[in-house]
Amino acid sequence: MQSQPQAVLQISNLHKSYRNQAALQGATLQMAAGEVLAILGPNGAGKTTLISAILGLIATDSGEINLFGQLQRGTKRSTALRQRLGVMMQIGAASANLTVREQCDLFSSYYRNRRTVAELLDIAGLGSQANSRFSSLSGGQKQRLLFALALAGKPDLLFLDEPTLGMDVQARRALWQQIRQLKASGVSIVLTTHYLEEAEQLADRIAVLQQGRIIALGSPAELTAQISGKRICCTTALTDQQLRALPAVLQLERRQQQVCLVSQAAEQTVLALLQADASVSALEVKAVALEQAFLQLTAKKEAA
Ligand SMILES: Nc1ncnc2c1ncn2[C@@H]1O[C@H](COP(=O)(O)OP(=O)(O)OP(=O)(O)O)[C@@H](O)[C@H]1O
Repeated sequence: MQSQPQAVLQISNLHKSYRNQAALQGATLQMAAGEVLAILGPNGAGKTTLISAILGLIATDSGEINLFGQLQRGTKRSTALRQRLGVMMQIGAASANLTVREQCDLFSSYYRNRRTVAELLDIAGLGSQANSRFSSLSGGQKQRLLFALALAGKPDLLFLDEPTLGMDVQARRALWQQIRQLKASGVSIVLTTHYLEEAEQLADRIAVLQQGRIIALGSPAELTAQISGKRICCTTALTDQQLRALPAVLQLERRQQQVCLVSQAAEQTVLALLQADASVSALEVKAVALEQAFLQLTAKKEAA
């Protein structure tokens, strides 16, 4: 019999309100060792609140948090536990005045099982700028340094909050590669992102958070499968109003001449489309992408 991988993180029924504003309303999820879990959600969904609660940076009103099988009490997190966690800071939280080398030195000094300064400079790709102050780095370089600093203690569980924010395409892809290498070496990773492609590329599972609740949880393929729709793209003379009136159409997007519809029953929609406009061209029917699944999942719950 195959043994179940140990849960590195287990949260159940977390509630947190700020005055009258509910930020978490029963959030529940579990994460296995070595997994990359992406937390997606619209602005204000509760992502930062959830991560802050897991790290013990804020107190919750009720619910349970288990890390590496240990129930956490209040905001206390033991030194031994914190030695196993890596957290990527936001740019504003770093010390602008310290040099890159000094930041690496400071961070690795916190940990017993540490990476050397040379290793951290290598991960950040900032060897030639080791003596530059943090404030003089570009936005992308700052992000890379913060990523490296999160790895200073060789964490077992790593929290990355929008790690590629503001990075150009090449830098983003390079960081994705580093995240994949960490996963391959057995590190468990919680990732929040607004880039759906990033979640699709990196995550084993995605948790969709909305209004403080996990409304969907599964692999990128499982989430897109929850939306039975297909994406139909074509060039047509029909107006938006005519297209929306076709059977089973859920969404419509128009880019100049091209129109893309999300349909719950692609065959019916295509048949009616061709009957209504015999001049349709460049017709393509594709599986729905994660972005449409995310929009539909969050729209459905909003309306409920
Ligand atoms: N310190 C605070 N005081 C009062 N309300 C707060 C505080 N922090 C968060 N909130 C509220 O709690 C809710 C969840 O916020 P949170 O920052 O966790 O969302 P988020 O998903 O991280 O959003 P974003 O994608 O915009 O970063 C929001 O309604 C927010 O206004």
